[in-house]
Amino acid sequence: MTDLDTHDPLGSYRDRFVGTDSDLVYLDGNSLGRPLRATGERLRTFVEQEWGARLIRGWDESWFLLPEVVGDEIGRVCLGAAPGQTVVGDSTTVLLYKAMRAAVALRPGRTEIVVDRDNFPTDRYVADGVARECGLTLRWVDVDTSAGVTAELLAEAVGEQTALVVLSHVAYRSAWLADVPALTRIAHDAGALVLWDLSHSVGSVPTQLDAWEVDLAVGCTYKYLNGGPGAPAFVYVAERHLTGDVPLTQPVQGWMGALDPFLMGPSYAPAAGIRRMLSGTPPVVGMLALQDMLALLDEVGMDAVRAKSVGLTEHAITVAAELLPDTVLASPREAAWRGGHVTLNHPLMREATAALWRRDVIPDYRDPDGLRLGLSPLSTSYDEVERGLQAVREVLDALA
Ligand SMILES: Cc1ncc(COP(=O)(O)O)c(C=O)c1O
Ligand SMILES: Nc1c(O)cccc1C(=O)C[C@H](N)C(=O)O
Repeated sequence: MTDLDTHDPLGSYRDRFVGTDSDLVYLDGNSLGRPLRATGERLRTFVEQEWGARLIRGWDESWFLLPEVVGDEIGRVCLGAAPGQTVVGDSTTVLLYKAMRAAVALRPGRTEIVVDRDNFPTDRYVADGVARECGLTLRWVDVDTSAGVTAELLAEAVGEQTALVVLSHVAYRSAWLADVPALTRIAHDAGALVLWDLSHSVGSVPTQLDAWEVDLAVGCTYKYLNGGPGAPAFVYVAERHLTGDVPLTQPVQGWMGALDPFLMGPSYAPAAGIRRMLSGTPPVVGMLALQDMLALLDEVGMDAVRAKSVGLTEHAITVAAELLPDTVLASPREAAWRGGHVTLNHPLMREATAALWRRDVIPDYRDPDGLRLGLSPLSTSYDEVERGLQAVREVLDALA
């Protein structure tokens, strides 16, 4: 344990996660978060007392409304979103599709979707598919690797033909943190809507979606929300797009997003409010672990979580500067512009990552040459960061 752990006000929360008592060094919390110990018990109780005992009655008793209940919790604890605008549904990819289609339909006559070249593959692929399906064209923003998506770059790309801008709050490789309010305003000034992907920020970097006048957002829940592999994603739609003369509609018109699912009528009419973003039966089991983590984040508070996240990434950068002067920092040096991970480049990082995994040190590798350290604020210790970076030094030396 380092002094930093001894004085860490959030240090004791680490014990609440499965596996933190082993020697394994886990630095991949932004691909898959560790499970909470409480979740094991919760899953068992759910099988015995809810699914097993309540059976189909469970839908009326609580499961039917769970996507909205958990959505509102994500909104309140992490997003700065008032109730009624966030719902938990399908995978991030599917929600991106539904949200993009819904957004471009709100801007009829406009011909372009703007997306940055450094955005996560699924965001780019879905934008490409939606553009083709709707007869639109994609306009790419070339990202400055030393500044992320800047106001200047976005202002050059948007115009009177832009229907939608698709951006990520935290860039999945570099961790560049976008200036959401400023970029949203630029899109709005051009009359366009903006869809933010919060996958790499939710549960680590707080947002104020309502105050920032964001239109739509999606995010995944298996990273810093510790929902478990394949846990369902969430979508946020600002209330102004859910009400009024032309409320938003999405293309996967399933019965669970319909006005009255059990009427089972001849045709689809969308539910009022955010529930219209749903399509099929909600993944109830997939929301249990997520609820546990939301309760913990609520207890700790997102500002304290962000402070620890900054502490961890700052420490990783300081230690890497001492131990790994042959690597290049591919993430912002300034904490205000950095999300919850740190990427270090070196020509041998692909081989180094494989060697690290063999010795139970688990970071991620992302092209080109990037060792990505995803530091989950409540389950990662400062000591774990140091042990991980020491192991990187040793494997790079062995490979040289
Ligand atoms: C920015 C971003 N968007 C989306 C996804 C994933 O989407 P899905 O959960 O549908 O695989 C990820 C990670 O996998 C991601 O990092
Ligand atoms: N979702 C993942 C998966 O199913 C397998 C491996 C990794 C992932 C990830 O989450 C990758 C992650 N979104 C990234 O930023 O690279």
